[in-house]
Order: sequence, then structure tokens, then C-alpha cells
Amino acid sequence: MPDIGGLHIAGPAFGALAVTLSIILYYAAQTVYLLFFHPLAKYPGPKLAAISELWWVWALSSERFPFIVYDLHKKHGDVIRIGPNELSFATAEAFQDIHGHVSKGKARFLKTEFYDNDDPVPRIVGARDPEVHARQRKALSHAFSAKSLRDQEEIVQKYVDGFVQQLAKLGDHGKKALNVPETFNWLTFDVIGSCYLCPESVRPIRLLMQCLGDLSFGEPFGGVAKGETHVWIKVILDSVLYMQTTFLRKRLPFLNPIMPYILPKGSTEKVKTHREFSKRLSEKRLQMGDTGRADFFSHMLKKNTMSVQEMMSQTSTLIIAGSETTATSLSGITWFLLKNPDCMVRLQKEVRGAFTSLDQITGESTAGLPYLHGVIEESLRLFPPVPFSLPRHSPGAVVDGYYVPKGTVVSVAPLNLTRDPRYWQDPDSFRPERWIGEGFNDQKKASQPFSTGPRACLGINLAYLEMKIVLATMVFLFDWELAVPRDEWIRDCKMRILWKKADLWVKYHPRVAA
Ligand code: HEM
Repeated sequence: MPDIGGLHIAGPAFGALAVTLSIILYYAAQTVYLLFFHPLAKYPGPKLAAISELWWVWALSSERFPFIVYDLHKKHGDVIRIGPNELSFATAEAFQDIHGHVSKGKARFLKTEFYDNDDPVPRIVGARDPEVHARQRKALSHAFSAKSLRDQEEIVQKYVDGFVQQLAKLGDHGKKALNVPETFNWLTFDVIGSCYLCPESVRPIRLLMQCLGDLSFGEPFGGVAKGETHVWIKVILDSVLYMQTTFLRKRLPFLNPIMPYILPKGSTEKVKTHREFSKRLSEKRLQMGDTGRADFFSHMLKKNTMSVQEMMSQTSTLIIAGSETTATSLSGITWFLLKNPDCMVRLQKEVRGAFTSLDQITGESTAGLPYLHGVIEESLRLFPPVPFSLPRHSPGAVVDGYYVPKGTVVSVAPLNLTRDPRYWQDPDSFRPERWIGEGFNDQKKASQPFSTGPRACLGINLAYLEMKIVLATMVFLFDWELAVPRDEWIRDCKMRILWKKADLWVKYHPRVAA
């Protein structure tokens, strides 16, 4: 029986005490190291973030991550420590250093574990190995060529026509308010579903009826046709929340056992359902082989550089990457136009002056409307549809003048960059004219909603095409009214990897002259 300072402690109790003391000492020593001697110790930020992953987990779970990081940069400056081994930057130079192309032979910043999920094979957005990613990107890039875009325009036109008819019908010609984020989801999921499968209108309907027949689904997602959110879209949006928790669980594995109690009921099942839908849809499309039509799948098949599993795993990613982002952008644009009636009037003048009938509204004709372009760019600046800060591992390199040790996680806070007075005149105001001609001499590289470099968005041209056609059509046909007045909308949105948008109720009145 050990005798400590006159205290007699039994053997097992002594063992437990020794273990407890060792653990306390270990964490105390680690805390001192992380706070004072770690290579990142000199950077400001929350103390909890410096010593533990708990801060990051708290910030991500709060669903307010971009706002929290925004406020921290405002308080502490351009470089802050947001994890024991993680830095957040707030400059355009840092964005370029981390995401831009690097010269041959130089090491690249690669995606972190944040992008991992439980999928057996990586898919384009999540592929961390540069070789796997380059191969997948090459196979898919043809689906985003100028020629493919021309095919995709037909799809966009078709769904936009149906969409505005639904807005008129369901909105009872301006008498009833519609929830904007939801309506744009009908459209963008239908468009991407159709581009993904095949552009001929009847095909996706039949295909989906065949493979998901028992669930009696209609068109690709049937959102526009039915004027309601398809059950798969609901499942997809919920499973994005689950994906967010995957990162949390990976970062703090001890959370695993309690996750089922924290997650909303049925989350795990929803992810499974989403994967099952994607799998069945892909299988059916693969069975069809070469259909002679240029959909996303046909390009992958033609390239023949991806395994069947790899091709199938792209489905769920592309459907989310291509639809939710565009719907978010369109919702943001709606908000800014309604809060800035002068801008709305100027846009109406441009669109209504340029066209006398709907059939004149095309990809080519809308590409020549500078104010429309300015409206889209300005909204993407103030409300970037991808709110998370695209984390990367430093290869041991300089970021905006700071040497960042190898393995450190680095990212750039999207909201700070786009509202920084060093880059933008009158940064918090919605001023589409800044994007026309010389504008205000802003440093436009500080707005990178589609990212840049080898991992930049593949669907950028499709996104602009879709946004321009739908906005021009809606402005041409309707006068918009904010049905439920509100002072703020952006800060009411939450981050679940992508934005979970707050409701935005709008009435679409038929334009008198139309
Ligand atoms: C306004 C609409 C859109 C925005 C703001 C947007 C934004 C982005 C961003 C920021 C990334 C980089 C993600 C990262 O580094 O983790 C990305 C990647 C990607 N986006 Fe988009 N996107 C939009 C629309 C689309 C559309 C319509 C498609 C078509 C399917 C698409 C397909 C992709 C793909 C395939 C990638 C992965 C590229 C790669 O890793 O090589 N996106 N997007």
C-alpha cells in the first residue's frame, strides 16, 4: 500500500490516480505547447480553437460558420488560427496562393479530409488524390464544352418555360406568395437531372419511371411540372446535413456513439435512400450504353477512363453541385433586387427594352446584357453560394507572405474577401454597375464564387446560362413583390456545407404590358 505524504492509498486506487494524473499532465503539457510553442502559436484567434478541435466542431455545428469566421477576421485581422493546426486567411492573395494553378514541379495545396465521405470510391468534388481527380475531370470536362452547352440550352429553355408558367399558376397571377428558394429548387434540379441523363425530353421521364417506377416519379425530378419539391430533393438536402456531420465525426471520433441522438431522426436512412436513388438511376443509364445523345453520362462512357463504380458515384455529387448552388444564387439575386428597387427598375429597363417576345430570350441574347451580368456577379459577391471555405493542406509553402508549415490546414473566408473595403468601394452595398466597364476600379479577383485553378467549378458556363435565361424571363414577364417584408435574409440563412436558405416569400404579378 503506497504511502503518499502520510496518506495510505490502496493499490488499484493508486493506479487510477496515477493514470488520471498522467492524463491531466499530458493535456496540460499539450495545451502549453499548443498555446506557446506550436508553429501557429503566434496567430490570433479563439484560445479554445488553438488547443482543441472542439471549437471547430462547435462552430460548424452552430450552422453559422461563415459568419463566425467573418466576425473573427474583423476582430483579429487577415490571418487567424481556427484549429490547433488550422489557419484561416482573408485576402485575395491568399486565395490565389492556395487555389490557383502552380508552376510545374511546385507542390500543390490539396483538399483535406473535410471532403471525405463514406463513399467507396471518390467522386469529382471529393477526389483528393490529384491523379484520380485529373482523370475524372478530364472525362467529365467534355460535358461542359461549348458544344455541350448548346445542347444544354435547349433543356434550360424547356424547363424555364414550364417554370414561369408554374409561377403564374401557383402564384395565382400575383395573388399568392411563393417561397423563392423552394421554387428555384424545382427548376435547377430538373435542369441538372435532365442534363445528367439525356437532353431529349421524353427520355428522363421514361427512364425514371422505369427505375423508380414503384415510387411513381414523373419528370427528372418533376419539380417544375408538379410545382412541388420532389421527395428525392428533400432527401438530398437532408443528406447534406448528414455529410456535414461526417466531417465532425472524423475530426472528433469520440462523437460517433452520440451522433444518432444528435442527428435529426431518419438522417442516416435519408443518406442511404439518396445513394440508392443515385445508384439505381446510374445503373439504368449505364445499361442504356451509347444513346447517341450528349448527356453527362455519355461523355464519361466515351472517355472510358472511369470504372463503372466511379461513374456511378458522380451522380449524387453532380446533381447537388449543379443544382443547389444555382438555386441559392438565384434566391440571393431575388433578395438583393427586392431590397434595391432602383436596381430592379434598371434591370427591368434593360430586359424589357431588349426583348419584345419570350422566344428572343436565349443564351446568346442574354449574354449581351451588361446590367443582368452585373446583377448576377454582384449577388455572387455578397452571397457566395458555396459558404464553406474550401480547406486545403499546405505542402509547406508561403501564403500571402506567411510561411505555412507542411500539413497545416489553410482556407480563405469567403465572406471577408468579398466585403473588404481594400478591394471594394462601398463593399456592403449592392451595386451591379461596379461590374460594368471600369466600374469602381474594384479588385474583382477578390470575388471567386466558382473558385479558381485546377479545382475550379466545371459547371460555371452552365450556371451563368441558366441564371441569365431564367432571370431575364422572370423580369420580362413579372413585376416582383416582397410579400413578407423583412430587413435581413442573408444572416438568417444557415450553413450546412451549402446554404440552408431562409424562407423568402414573393408575389409575381403579371407585367401589365406583357
Ligand atoms: C452558381 C452556381 C455555382 C457555383 C457558385 C459553384 C461553385 C463551385 C465551387 C466554389 C467549386 C469548388 C469546390 C471546392 O473546391 O471544394 C465548384 C466545383 C464544382 N462544380 Fe460548381 N458551382 C455552381 C454551379 C455548378 C453547376 C451548374 C455544375 C454542373 C454540374 C457544377 C459542377 C461542379 C463540379 C463538377 C465541381 C468540381 C470540380 C473539380 O473538383 O474539379 N457547378 N463549384
